[in-house]
Amino acid sequence: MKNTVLTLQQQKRNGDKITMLTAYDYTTAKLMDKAGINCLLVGDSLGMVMLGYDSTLPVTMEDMIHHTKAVARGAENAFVVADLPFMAYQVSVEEAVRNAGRLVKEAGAQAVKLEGGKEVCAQIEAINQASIPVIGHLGLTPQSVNVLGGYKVQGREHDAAVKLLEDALAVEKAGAVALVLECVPATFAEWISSILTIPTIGIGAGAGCDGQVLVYQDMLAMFSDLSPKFVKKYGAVGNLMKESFERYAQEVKDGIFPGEEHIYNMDEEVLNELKKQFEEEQNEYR
Ligand SMILES: Nc1nc(=O)c2c([nH]1)NC[C@@H]1CN(c3ccc(C(=O)N[C@@H](CCC(=O)O)C(=O)O)cc3)CN21
Ligand SMILES: CC(C)C(=O)C(=O)O
Ligand SMILES: [Mg+2]
Repeated sequence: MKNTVLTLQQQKRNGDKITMLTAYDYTTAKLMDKAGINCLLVGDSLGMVMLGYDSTLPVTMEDMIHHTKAVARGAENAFVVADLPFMAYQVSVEEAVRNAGRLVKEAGAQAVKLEGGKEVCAQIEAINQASIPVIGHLGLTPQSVNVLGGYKVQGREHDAAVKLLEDALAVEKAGAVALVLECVPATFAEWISSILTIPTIGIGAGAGCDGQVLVYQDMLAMFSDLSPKFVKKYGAVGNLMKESFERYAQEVKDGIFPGEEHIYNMDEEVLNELKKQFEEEQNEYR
């Protein structure tokens, strides 16, 4: 059965941890869905892992729609969330609602996620008013990398922690259905999770959150441009891919691939007849 926003709330109430992974394409989404992952996030991290940008800032609405469509087609049960990319919601409440609407209406997302605290609460309220569930995102908010000065742990000092707590409460009050906490000290994230009634989904925020999310190329060790401490590698898929590509290239060079089992056959008489005809016709022109 398709997971919904209600499933998430129930999972927090029941202490059943929410599992989320990023997904950007149909094939991967389908594998994750079959594995029973609860939520698929079409993250704007796709700018880095799929498109090779060095931040999430260049990602466009068209990029997000393109990848969300593919993921939505592969997600039979999983709840599909799409990130609102940089500058799709910051300029005005009206733009935020219109762009959130596109992710749902054109691309098939069930909810949208946006980064920020009090400064985006008007957007969260308005998107929610348009019947689109919104997920908040606090702590390390990668779209603010230029003001944060890098990808660093957030909320460690008293003043920053007060601000983060106030933002979390404001985001919940504005109507967010869940909150991603990224790169926040574990004890602090656990405490925030106990205060909020909406589920928290942590990345680099410890086991006290109500759910976890990772970028799938990180957990499969496919992506090595970044190596955050919070990533656990569940498979050496990057190495497996590279070795497979090498073996394929070698076998093509050596004439080992394709083998007998990979080819289509033709009646030998048909080919012989064709060869004979061809030779005769060639002789006519000599
Ligand atoms: N592939 C990928 N994985 C991600 O988790 C991710 C992206 N891309 N792109 C967008 C952001 C950027 N993220 C990052 C990137 C680097 C660190 C990192 O290296 N952090 C330091 C923290 C050092 C400190 O402040 O103490 C670390 O050592 O973990 C963390 C999150 C998370 N998001
Ligand atoms: C890392 C998660 C939370 C995200 O926002 C993304 O993948 O873009
Ligand atoms: Mg993101």
